[in-house]
Amino acid sequence: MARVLSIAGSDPSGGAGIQADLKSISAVGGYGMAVITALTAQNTRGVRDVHVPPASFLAAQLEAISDDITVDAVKLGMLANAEVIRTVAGWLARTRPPVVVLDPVMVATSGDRLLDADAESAMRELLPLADLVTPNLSELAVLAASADSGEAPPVVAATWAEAIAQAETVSARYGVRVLAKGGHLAGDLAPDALVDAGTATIIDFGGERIATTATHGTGCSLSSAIATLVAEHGDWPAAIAEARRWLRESLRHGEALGVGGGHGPINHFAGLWARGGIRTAPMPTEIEAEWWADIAQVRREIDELPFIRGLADGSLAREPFLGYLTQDAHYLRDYARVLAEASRLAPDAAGQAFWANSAHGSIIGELELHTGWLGPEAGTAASAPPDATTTAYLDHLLATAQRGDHAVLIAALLPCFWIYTDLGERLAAGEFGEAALDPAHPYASWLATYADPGFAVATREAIGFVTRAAAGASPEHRERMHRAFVASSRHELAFFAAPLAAPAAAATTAGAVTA
Ligand SMILES: Nc1ncnc2c1ncn2[C@@H]1O[C@H](COP(=O)(O)OP(=O)(O)O)[C@@H](O)[C@H]1O
Ligand SMILES: Cc1ncc(COP(=O)(O)OP(=O)(O)O)c(N)n1
Repeated sequence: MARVLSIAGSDPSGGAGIQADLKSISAVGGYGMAVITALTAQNTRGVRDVHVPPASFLAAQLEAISDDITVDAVKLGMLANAEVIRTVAGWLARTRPPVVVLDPVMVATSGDRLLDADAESAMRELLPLADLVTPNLSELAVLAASADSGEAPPVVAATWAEAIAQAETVSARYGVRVLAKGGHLAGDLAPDALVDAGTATIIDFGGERIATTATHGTGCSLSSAIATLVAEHGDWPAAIAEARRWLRESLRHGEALGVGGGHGPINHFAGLWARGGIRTAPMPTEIEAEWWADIAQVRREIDELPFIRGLADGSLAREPFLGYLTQDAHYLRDYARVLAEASRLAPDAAGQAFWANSAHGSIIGELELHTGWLGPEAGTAASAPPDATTTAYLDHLLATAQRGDHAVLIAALLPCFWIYTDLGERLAAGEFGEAALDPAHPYASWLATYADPGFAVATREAIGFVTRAAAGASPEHRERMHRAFVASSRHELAFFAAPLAAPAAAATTAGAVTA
């Protein structure tokens, strides 16, 4: 992010000066800072008064910034007198910021010259320190007139061709790029052109004039946006084109702000607000805490299930345990398929690898069940088909996969990681009684797989993928993810309840879970 310093005057109405600069820098993605050269008393109808603080205080502001902060670009606006201009010029010569854009505020809208002769000559000395100067037509005329033209009024370009010719003169004389601006040109067009006599290039940026009275501060805003964007990528024509696109969008929405009775401001944030920039998004850590809290009741109910209690103290009969493992094997086979689909849909390589690896782990888990617990000794339970609860859970996952939304799918996959890891860790910590820690526990080796540190690491990664996707999602999309997550959590509860539930009750529990 470009750190951009505006050295300019204050406009209390917020449409021009440093207020506009800070809004513009922010709107196009930079970090804005402001050193104030002058305070104006103005509104959308005009400037009433100007107060210029001592130059020593201006110097103190500049030093405070450069002593501490790397400045990627500087935008220069209203520099009210020769002392101010020379103070800024001295600081620029010492600190040499990589990008300097000078918007020379020299002529009032009324046509009156704002700078005395000494200040104008200081301004001419400042020009070579800039990388780009952005005069409007009146200012361009002043700069194009030779310094010794005395009191003769400069001739403001009446055509775009004349403006380009003046810009070439200024560029050649001061060795600086010039952005000639056609905002004050008569007619239906408002073109700008980047003129660089050094490389003999003229790049035209055409554009229809936008019918609006909200043009206060367009020069300030455009120059700040260009400074920010060129600091980002170093390409002048691209930065100007992008800044103009943003300015024109902001110009179109200025009047709707209803600020003032004269020339109102542009709406610097119109595009951002329209595209959702006004919304705040929760952090992944906040989503993690919220979603975990949202399934607190489900988790409490799982903790109290006779199946979990019997598993913990070892009193669970072998038949329901093997019945549970049989259903788990059915579950893992399709869970692996859904994990593979999450990998296929993943937006990046990291996600693709993680979900594919998890699919692999799930298949290995299923095979281990068959070669171990569900081997020859498993008896009749091992051959049972998927029951209603398992089928309902898998239907939910497979249907979610079918819809093709990666973020919603991984939210649906998460409870299996998260709830099992949490249970396994608490069982291993003795939260459900010391019996679960006893090596002679009848299901000790099975309990150990759920307290596996490798599985805990995978669960942390899965939580990270899901919560980051949720943080970046729109509120509506995040809500769909949340619903899928909660639905899977309820399926987990039903799945743990099923081995000791009467067949009809198990089907009812599963049937009550909907995505
Ligand atoms: N009505 C308008 N429609 C489209 N672009 C405009 C309009 N008014 C000004 N601009 C643009 O705003 C920017 C500032 O131009 P200008 O008004 O000439 O300078 P300043 O604000 O310094 O007087 C330029 O890019 C110009 O093309
Ligand atoms: C404090 C302050 N600085 C500059 C201006 C002039 O703004 P600018 O954008 O150059 O010109 P307009 O587009 O408003 O004509 C200002 N008014 N106040």
